[in-house]
Amino acid sequence: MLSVAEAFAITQQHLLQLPTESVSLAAATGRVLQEPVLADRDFPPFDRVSMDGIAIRYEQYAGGARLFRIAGAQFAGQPQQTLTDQTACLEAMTGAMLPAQTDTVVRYEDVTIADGQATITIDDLQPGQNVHHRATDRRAGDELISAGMLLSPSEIAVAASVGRASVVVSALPRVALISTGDELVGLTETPLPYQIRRSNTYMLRAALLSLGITATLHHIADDELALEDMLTDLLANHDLLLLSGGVSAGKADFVPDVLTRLGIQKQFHKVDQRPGKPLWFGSTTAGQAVFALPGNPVSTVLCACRYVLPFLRASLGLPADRPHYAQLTRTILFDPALTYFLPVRLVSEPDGRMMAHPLPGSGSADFANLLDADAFMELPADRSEFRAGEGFRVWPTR
Ligand SMILES: Nc1nc2c(c(=O)[nH]1)N[C@H]1C(S)=C(S)[C@@H](COP(=O)(O)OP(=O)(O)OC[C@H]3O[C@@H](n4cnc5c(N)ncnc54)[C@H](O)[C@@H]3O)O[C@H]1N2
Ligand code: MOO
Ligand SMILES: [Mg+2]
Repeated sequence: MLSVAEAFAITQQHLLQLPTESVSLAAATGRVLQEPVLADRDFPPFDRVSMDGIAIRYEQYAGGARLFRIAGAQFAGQPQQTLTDQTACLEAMTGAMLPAQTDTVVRYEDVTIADGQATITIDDLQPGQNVHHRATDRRAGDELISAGMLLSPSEIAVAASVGRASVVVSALPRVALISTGDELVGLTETPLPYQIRRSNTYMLRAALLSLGITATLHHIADDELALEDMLTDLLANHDLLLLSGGVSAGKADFVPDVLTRLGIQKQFHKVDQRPGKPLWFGSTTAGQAVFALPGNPVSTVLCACRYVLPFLRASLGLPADRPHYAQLTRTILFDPALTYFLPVRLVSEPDGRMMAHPLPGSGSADFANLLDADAFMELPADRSEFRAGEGFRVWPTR
């Protein structure tokens, strides 16, 4: 069988090759940029007044002048004015161009104004104070946002400031979510004693929404031919299929055989992990991918967090998430030679430590347990004792 790291690496070698598309800035939040956004002008584009006050020539102040006649006012949104009498001043507002022949702004708080004259009341005025000089932040032509960046509100602001009404981003993949199983009924149905409502595809749909991906939902009974027909149809117009259930050793677990019959190349089946051991992954020559996730709901959540979401993030062109780590609050023993993904509740302590409180629950069907958990802690396969205070990687579930 494969280790978690090997299985993960295989999935990352079969990423979806997604095209790019142009979207309006209004629709770009949460999308992944696929072109550089350049500065069309210097940042800021002119010497900009950064405090409301009076603009003066510093050499006058340095020569001892404190009283300045107010010769006019420079407002934001006006063309640049000129201070012609250098012993005078111009009132100047935040966001305005610094008037020509001035170089320093004194805040209203640091002057008294009477009879059309301003008196400076501070002794520590510095030359150039309260002026945000042209091009101090970025220069025209600089790359402001690089390809591969997630467009969050800050990137949207910068793109707007350089006049980008639309941006080129990765197209979103077309994803189908397929639950399998005779025991599963829809969420508005009343289950018979031997039935349950399906939940895995709803969980997956919610998880994909965090990447802005909307998926279609499908359900199929444990019927090989019907499954084959449905998957044939879905492969015609989807980039990624995520199946749940039917991948283990049961007499009605048809998924791996059907996927092989449809010509999907199996990359692996089964990983040395708990939960989620029966995970199946394959790809097509057309660049599609298929994850068949074990049906037990905790396994489905774990496989989504550990494999599917990183696969989609990388396919969209995002860099890998920075790893998160936490410290176990109590010693955990786990004997099997498998990577153990332990559900944990994360608590951030005032001293900066992130603590992981184990919530083992009653196994991979106990998905109510995940309501109390925030993450899975990845405990390596080559050990069986994980001591209180030791740090391990965690994979957030929320
Ligand atoms: N003899 C063996 N039996 C099992 C093994 C094994 O290695 N040998 N592996 C176990 C492990 S580990 C898991 S995980 C499960 C995986 O099962 P399948 O992927 O085949 O899934 P099913 O048999 O269809 O269902 C398992 C379980 O999950 C429930 N389920 C399925 N789909 C949904 C859904 N959409 N929403 C909610 N719940 C779902 C289903 O009702 C079953 O209870 O196999 C073990 N067995
Ligand atoms: O991996 Mo299964 O998820 O242990 O129940
Ligand atoms: Mg099964």
